[in-house]
Amino acid sequence: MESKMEDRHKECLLKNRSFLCSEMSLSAVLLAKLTESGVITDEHVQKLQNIERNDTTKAAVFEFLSEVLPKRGPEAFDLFLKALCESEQRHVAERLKKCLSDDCSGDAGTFERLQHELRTHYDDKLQFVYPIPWLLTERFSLKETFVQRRLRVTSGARKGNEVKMDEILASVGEGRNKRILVEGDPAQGKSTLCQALAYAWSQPGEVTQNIKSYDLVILLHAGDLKGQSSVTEAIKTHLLPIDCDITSRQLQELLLTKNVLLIIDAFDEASSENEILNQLIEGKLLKHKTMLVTSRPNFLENKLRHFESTFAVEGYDEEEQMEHVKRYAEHKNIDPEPFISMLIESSILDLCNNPLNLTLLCKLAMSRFQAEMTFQFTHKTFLQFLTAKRIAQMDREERLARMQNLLCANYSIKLMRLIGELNDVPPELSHAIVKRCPPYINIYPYCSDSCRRAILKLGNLRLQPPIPVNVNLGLSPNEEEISFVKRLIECKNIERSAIWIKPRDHTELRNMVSELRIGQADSVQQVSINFIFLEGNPCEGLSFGNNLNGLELKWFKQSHSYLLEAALDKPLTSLHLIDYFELDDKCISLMHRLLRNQHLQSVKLMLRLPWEHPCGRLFLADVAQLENLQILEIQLNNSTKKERRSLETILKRNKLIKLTIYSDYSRSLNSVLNDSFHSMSSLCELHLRCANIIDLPNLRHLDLVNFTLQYSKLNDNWIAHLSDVLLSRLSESNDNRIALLSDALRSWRNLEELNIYFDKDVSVAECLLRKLFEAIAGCHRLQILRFEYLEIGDSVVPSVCRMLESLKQLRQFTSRYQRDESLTEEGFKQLEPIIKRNGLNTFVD
Ligand SMILES: Nc1ncnc2c1ncn2[C@@H]1O[C@H](COP(=O)(O)OP(=O)(O)OP(=O)(O)O)[C@@H](O)[C@H]1O
Repeated sequence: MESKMEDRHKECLLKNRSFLCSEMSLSAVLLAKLTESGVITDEHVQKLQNIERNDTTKAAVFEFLSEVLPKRGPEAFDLFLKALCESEQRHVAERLKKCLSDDCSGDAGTFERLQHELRTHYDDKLQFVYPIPWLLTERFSLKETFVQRRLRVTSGARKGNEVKMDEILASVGEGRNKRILVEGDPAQGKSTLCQALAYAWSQPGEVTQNIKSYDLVILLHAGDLKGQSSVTEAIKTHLLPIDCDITSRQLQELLLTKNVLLIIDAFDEASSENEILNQLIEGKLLKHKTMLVTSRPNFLENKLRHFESTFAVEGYDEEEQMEHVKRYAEHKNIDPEPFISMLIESSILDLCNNPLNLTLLCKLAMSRFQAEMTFQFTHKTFLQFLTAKRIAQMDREERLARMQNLLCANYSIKLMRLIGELNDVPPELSHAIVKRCPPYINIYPYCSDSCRRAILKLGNLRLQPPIPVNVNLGLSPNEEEISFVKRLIECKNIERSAIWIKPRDHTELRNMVSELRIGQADSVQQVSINFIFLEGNPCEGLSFGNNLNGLELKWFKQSHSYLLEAALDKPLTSLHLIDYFELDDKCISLMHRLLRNQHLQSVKLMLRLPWEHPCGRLFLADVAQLENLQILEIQLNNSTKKERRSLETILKRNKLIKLTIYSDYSRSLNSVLNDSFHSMSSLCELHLRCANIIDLPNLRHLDLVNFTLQYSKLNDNWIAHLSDVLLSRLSESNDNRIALLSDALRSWRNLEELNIYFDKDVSVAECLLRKLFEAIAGCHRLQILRFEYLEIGDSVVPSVCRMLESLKQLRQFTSRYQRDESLTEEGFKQLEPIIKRNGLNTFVD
């Protein structure tokens, strides 16, 4: 196998090429020694001898030095020197050795030269920000427009605190682990932050900044490390001029001996097949150097432990928005007032917390405020398309509304449609799309032609990693829709995740399964079949591919048993029977067989009719055997002792991440749940329906991210209890609750989503509602809060306001089916500014 030799050895051979060509002989002894030690093979010898015969010895030596030796591994150079000594060419070996040692002593001034090269590189290349990557004429001076960012500490003792940008470096200290992670959503300013740090380092003066304490700052994009054999090589390729005479060895030496900050931007964009990047993060390379990595969230999950400190770049707050527009206006030498008033325009509030959106809004606004300052785009740019076709002719309101749609909730769909209308995707645009691609795409039956075209185009871009796509085919898809899915399946850069189908009859179902090759290795491997409109008699011949790994059957009846048969022996990781009817013996026995599959990670068994039928319970013993089960959704009424024991086994195995139970919550079942909650530390999501949580006091021992309580027996006790569970986290200062403190610290401090669906027929006392809101107000990480049948009367409005004000991370607040009309216009007016706050999506009806 061929592998590379060290850079310093390669350089030594290169420097001495002409000397070697004239002085070295490919004697029989030398070749014998080289083959003996495995440096070259007999084929190499033959090839070299052929060249020598047909051309000259010099040509053969040249071939050996340039094509053979450098590829024969890290040991090859030393073995070559040894072979030279043993073949009466000691003087040649000595010359090479001397050259190597001279190189080592010739370092004086190298550090200063390297610093100079890096500083001038950053000074030249980082002075501008390019908000539209493929439009290099649109640029801003970094110095004049950069807004200092706050970062939220997301790990360690200072978790939750805010720090200034430069302070993230101060926290590194003398600790061994010097890895820092900065995460942030797309276009939130991670790259610009890296740019600002490296640029600050390159500028004279301001020695008080932490960044200035580094001897060297190396800023690379994660992709720069791909395909390189070392960090030094990446630095030489991307940061130094080609004719810079600093050798790789000298560079390596400086990296090891100097105080270095390595900044690697955009882990998310180039983490696969990037050995060097992974080794750097894991501390296998440059272990003692400070390294700052940026990424979009959730890309580094299994690597988080390598980071000493982690931070998040969050959206702009009001102050930052103000600074952004003021600096922008100053830079453009115009009055900032119109931009400032734009910031309070309610239709675009959501956009202003993202620096990129805010920059684009300023540009749009400017084209309106300053007639002479319109901007032009060349025909090939996406922006020309975007502006010329959609935006330029709109009036102001429409333009703002469109921009909001484009950049916010419907961003992906609108963008898709626009991409679909392009004839070809130029490389710059392709790069920009890849950069800002959504995490997954769901395609619905009403998806437009242009949207489909765009998705196929996306599928042919180089997406890293491939984007998951789920397709909902809807009722009786036509030929065009089927052919679209077939083409989609062929796209290399799309991860074919799941397909939902709703056949009208069995023949249509069979044809779809075979035409779309469902379950085959190169096609979609998860299928959800909805039988609600299915009519007629079952037909023969349906079979899934051998790689089928997910099967979901909705509105399943016993006459559909052939589908269970077709899924036998497939490597299913999920098996869902949702809204199914009573099963016959055949189906029951097939289900037992399917549930014996140890690959299963997700099982859902939700019964439609009749409620009393013991279907969910029937399979509990099988489910209890599934060692890898992570998601369980089950309906359990009238459970027996044996069944409760099975449930206990499942819960106490502590593998479940998500649990949904619809049950009668008998005392004995509640006691199993209560008893198990202590040991269910992996559970993140819990959905209970019709539960009386007053009987589940140990709920507080869970560490939930998502909790749903649906149609429960809601009464005042219940509310009081839920408030206690939530409030226990706030109890530090309350002496009476000291006993609860230890519980409190563990209970639900990570709650991000809370859904409470009240019973529409039961009224809740206002004082308890207030208590509940107060308790929820303490869930500082809450992002989604949904109520149904909530009663917001005028008198509770102030506590709803306080709750929403305190939930800084809340991005969705829904209150559906308001229970009565007790909220007057007056009350709503108080609520209005709060529910319309920036970044909060509200739905109150
Ligand atoms: N601190 C800032 N001050 C002024 N403008 C900023 C700032 N941060 C970002 N921007 C603007 O937002 C644009 C997008 O930011 P940037 O490319 O840094 O985001 P990112 O988080 O790296 O995005 P992605 O994850 O998509 O790569 C920048 O080109 C710049 O116009």
